[in-house]
Amino acid sequence: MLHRATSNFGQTILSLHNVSFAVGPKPLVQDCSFEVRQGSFMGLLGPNGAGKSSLLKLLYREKKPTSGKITAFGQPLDRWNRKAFAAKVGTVLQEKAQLAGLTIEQVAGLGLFPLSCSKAEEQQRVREALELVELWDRRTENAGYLSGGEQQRLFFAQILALDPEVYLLDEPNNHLDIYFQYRLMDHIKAKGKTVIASFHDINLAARYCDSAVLMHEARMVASGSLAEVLSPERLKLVYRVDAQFAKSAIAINAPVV
Ligand SMILES: Nc1ncnc2c1ncn2[C@@H]1O[C@H](COP(=O)(O)OP(=O)(O)OP(=O)(O)O)[C@@H](O)[C@H]1O
Repeated sequence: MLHRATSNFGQTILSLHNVSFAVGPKPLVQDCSFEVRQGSFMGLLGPNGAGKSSLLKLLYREKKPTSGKITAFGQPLDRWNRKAFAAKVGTVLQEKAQLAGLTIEQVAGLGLFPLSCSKAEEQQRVREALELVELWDRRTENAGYLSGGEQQRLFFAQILALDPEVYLLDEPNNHLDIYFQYRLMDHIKAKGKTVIASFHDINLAARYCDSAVLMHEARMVASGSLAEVLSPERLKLVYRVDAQFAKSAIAINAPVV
């Protein structure tokens, strides 16, 4: 069955049809089918080991499905030329590259290779992105010495400098303090780009996602609005908590910029 993960948005940008991915005998993603519409913000939810990162890696072409079909912008994923795809689909993944030896400014510009823009435009993009993540004043420092949260901000700067049509974010709030969690996600949400992001923090997911896919043991077990997906029964079955979807305890309105 093809789940329509989002409604009231533009054309279908990504679609998955019965996508599975296994390593040896172990299924990491099993029989996932859904569509993502242009401009939607889709949350990928599920407990540890559910298959969220594995699914994002398939979408980013880091891994190939064992079976099934993924289409991006109307074209099968494996037909995309690497550079053209990298210009349209950017990512912040959980696994981080080695940064030692590169400056903050160099790392922020690493994602710009697919764009055919002038050096001046590249510099402008990097500057704006680093200003947003508040690392511009430290641009000549060795990126390898940044703290976990600062590195995460730098990886956000990379994708923001590129500003692709699709943002694939794997636990984007990892290591970030409250201010940057809200500041960066508010900024990306306001752009109106297509976003697929995995979340452990349900309250953050509720703030940003207009739809969600819930994964459990490699399978997609529900899709729809967060309130639909996170029924008390599913919270109990999938997350193993006795809980209900409600307003968060701390109501943060906006970061103070
Ligand atoms: N290369 C691999 N070989 C074998 N098993 C793997 C491989 N990569 C991931 N796995 C396993 O696949 C399962 C799904 O992993 P994945 O990283 O996709 O989960 P996740 O939902 O992103 O989890 P988390 O929320 O903990 O980050 C896990 O049990 C993991 O150990």
